[in-house]
Amino acid sequence: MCGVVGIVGCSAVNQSIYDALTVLQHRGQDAAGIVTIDNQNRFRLRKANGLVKDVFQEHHMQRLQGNLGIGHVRYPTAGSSSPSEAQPFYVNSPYGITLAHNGNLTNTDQLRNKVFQLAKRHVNTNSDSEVLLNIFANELDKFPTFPLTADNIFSAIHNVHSIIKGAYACVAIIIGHGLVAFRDPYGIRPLVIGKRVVENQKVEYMVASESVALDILDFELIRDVEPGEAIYITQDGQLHSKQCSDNYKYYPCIFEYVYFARPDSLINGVSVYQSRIEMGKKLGEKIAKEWQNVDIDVVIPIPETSCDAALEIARILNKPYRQGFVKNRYVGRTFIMPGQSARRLSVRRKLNANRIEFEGKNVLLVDDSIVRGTTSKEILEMVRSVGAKKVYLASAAPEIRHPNVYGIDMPVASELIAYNRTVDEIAQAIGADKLIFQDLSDLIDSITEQNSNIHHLECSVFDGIYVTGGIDDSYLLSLEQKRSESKKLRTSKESENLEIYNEGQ
Ligand SMILES: O=P(O)(O)OC[C@H]1O[C@H](OP(=O)(O)OP(=O)(O)O)[C@H](O)[C@@H]1O
Ligand SMILES: NC(=O)CC[C@H](N)C(=O)O
Ligand SMILES: [Mg+2]
Repeated sequence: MCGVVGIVGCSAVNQSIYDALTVLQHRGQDAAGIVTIDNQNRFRLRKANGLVKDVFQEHHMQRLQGNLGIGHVRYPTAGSSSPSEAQPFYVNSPYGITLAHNGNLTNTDQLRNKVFQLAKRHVNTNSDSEVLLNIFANELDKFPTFPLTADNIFSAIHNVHSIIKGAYACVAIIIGHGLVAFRDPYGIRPLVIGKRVVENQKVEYMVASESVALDILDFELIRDVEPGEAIYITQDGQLHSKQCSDNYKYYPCIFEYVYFARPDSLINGVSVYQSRIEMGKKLGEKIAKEWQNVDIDVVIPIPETSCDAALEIARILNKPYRQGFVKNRYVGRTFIMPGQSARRLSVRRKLNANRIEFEGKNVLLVDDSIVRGTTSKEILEMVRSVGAKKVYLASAAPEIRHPNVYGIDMPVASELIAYNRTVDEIAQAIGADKLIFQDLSDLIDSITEQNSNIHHLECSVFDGIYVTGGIDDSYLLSLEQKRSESKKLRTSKESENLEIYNEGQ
């Protein structure tokens, strides 16, 4: 679930893009990149594997000159974790274009062949985002004029929408033109736009995956980019926007609210924090109704995302809420780490149980979601070892039984702990005395109650319905063959040395 940002400023944007990426870090911890345009109309690029604070040293920041730029933090969900697939990507024709993408395309293989056969374009990596950039470039190339008009750019994006399938929120720069941003026709991945007034009443614009990036830079949220809509901000600050899809509908990803987004973000007019409070309220009510005879002494969240929901559950159950785990602030999110053994080790390094809160007690642990069960298994073992009597577990999201194809790394159903298991079997597999999941209808209500314009959410991991179409058993099988845990390790090694267009050190 990568994070993207783009700024058209009146002064150097390198530091602002860096700062925005640091607050989007929770969306991707594997790689980071920034591109700016310097005063000779050249792209300046720095990208590498690692956290934002490690990728950009002072000398890189000095090289990233110019008032217009884009940035990306990566959580790989296609291709490999190789640095050659860090973003933004670049093509030199037409004009010189660079692009950063959050999401996942679902017809990448067909598109890769198509760009080669029809457009004679070579894509050097296994990244779906590099394919997307080439499709966009090819559509822009069909206009003979220079510079392109806003309408030219919008009609290129209209064509892109009809060619590519899947989820995408993109930011791009076209040399000699400006910043372009667009969102897929279902609005699966989030994208917001904001502005900031600087000296002489000049206006700077910013687009970003989450509103929190606008907040910390004092940009005012204007609105969400609509599903299917494109935004074009010229390099001298003229804003154009247009709906570029003939068939657009709001189907935002439900998992942004469950886990991915920061609670202080407003996405699609819905406060992520408020939705998590509601999830806690609804799940608390379900527990109160269905577990009347279960003796709970204390409610304890599994930090960090579940804390808001757990507090509300404790309030509804009228039980004490305690921070029973201490979180190591130097270990990031474990779910978005690339590989099962890294994830498992990191849960241990990240969370430690405070014996005093567990010894001799019946505890209700709360997590926002249970995906592979890595966290729950480790945590349950840990709390038993510090003397918990009974351990109950509540998940603020329902059972996850289906793969995700839109930018969350859950490509293989059999790797999911709930796959082919009943709730009792899942409880047994992770070692809980009792287990309860949120109902999907309650989860949906927790989000849609805040915005009456959103009637649907993209819920495929829960219900197996893929709104974009084209996802059948053979697609899922080929995804499994490409991206199962064991396969991913191999692909990453193979792609290690493909770095081109990158300054490296
Ligand atoms: O069942 P699993 O496969 O373990 O995945 C689910 C867990 O992973 C996430 O935590 P993470 O550590 O990534 O981040 P957090 O600190 O934001 O909760 C999520 O909040 C769950 O705790
Ligand atoms: N999670 C994402 O948004 C990833 C973007 C892109 N599919 C990649 O793997 O780099
Ligand atoms: Mg967690």
